[in-house]
Amino acid sequence: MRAIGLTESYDASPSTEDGERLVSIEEVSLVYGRGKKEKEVLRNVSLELREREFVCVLGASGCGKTSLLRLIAGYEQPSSGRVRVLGREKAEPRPEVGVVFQHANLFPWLSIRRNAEFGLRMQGVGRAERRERAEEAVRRVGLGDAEDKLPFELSGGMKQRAAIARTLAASPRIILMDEPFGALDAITRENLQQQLRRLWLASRQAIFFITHDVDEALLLATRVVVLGGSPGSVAVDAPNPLYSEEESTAELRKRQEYGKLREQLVESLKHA
Ligand SMILES: Nc1ncnc2c1ncn2[C@@H]1O[C@H](COP(=O)(O)OP(=O)(O)OP(=O)(O)O)[C@@H](O)[C@H]1O
Repeated sequence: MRAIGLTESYDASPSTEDGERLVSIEEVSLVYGRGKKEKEVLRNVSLELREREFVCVLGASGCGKTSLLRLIAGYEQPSSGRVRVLGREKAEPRPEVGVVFQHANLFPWLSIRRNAEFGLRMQGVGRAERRERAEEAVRRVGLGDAEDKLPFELSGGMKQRAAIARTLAASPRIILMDEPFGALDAITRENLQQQLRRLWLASRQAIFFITHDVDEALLLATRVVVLGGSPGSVAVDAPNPLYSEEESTAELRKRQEYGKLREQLVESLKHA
């Protein structure tokens, strides 16, 4: 694995070394299909996600980012190697691991609050607690006033916030996000980045976040991972030197070293 140029100026990232290891991926490869259709998409990937980390994964289209997320979510099993999630040897879908996709996939006939309640209902959480947790989650993403609205009444950004609320309502220990802002316009995207950052700073729930957007990774991540190659493997795994708890995303963008770090990361992506 190449060291990231970014680490040279590393001085501000939080120490998460002491945080509990929530996800551990060890020498994993993943092969889809069989026989002539066989395709190895990940090879020898090792990664971890610890408590309080916000890990952003960058990589060219098709290098296996979503496949990696699917392994952690338990939707796929590795062809070789180990994926341990919250102490379990075999990753499987469970409420402690929330997933947010690029498209909100809300139930169109349920209000925002009821969408947020849905997973809790499936888990057998009682009505009063369900409602309370859903309302709280909807408030946290700033949709308190819209909780009775149906999805078709919401903008794209609001829908995505509703999808995040649905995930938060289940109080997951890990949140997996697959390009959650990828389909949004630039301004909405920036607003949601700021909002997610505030949510994360307040809760420190571990987040594993896939993005194509270098700026998004620099503004949000405590650690940046670059996947590359075919089959995909980890080219870079390094703390984000730009990470700061005090500064807003707008302030971070204005930092002198921002442009240089961005350039380095783009170069890493090109050569990954
Ligand atoms: N279920 C599947 N069966 C066979 N091949 C698959 C399957 N899912 C993904 N692939 C292939 O695996 C490769 C990696 O796909 P994946 O979606 O993980 O990449 P990605 O980096 O997330 O791409 P993108 O950035 O475009 O979303 C691609 O070539 C894709 O066509």
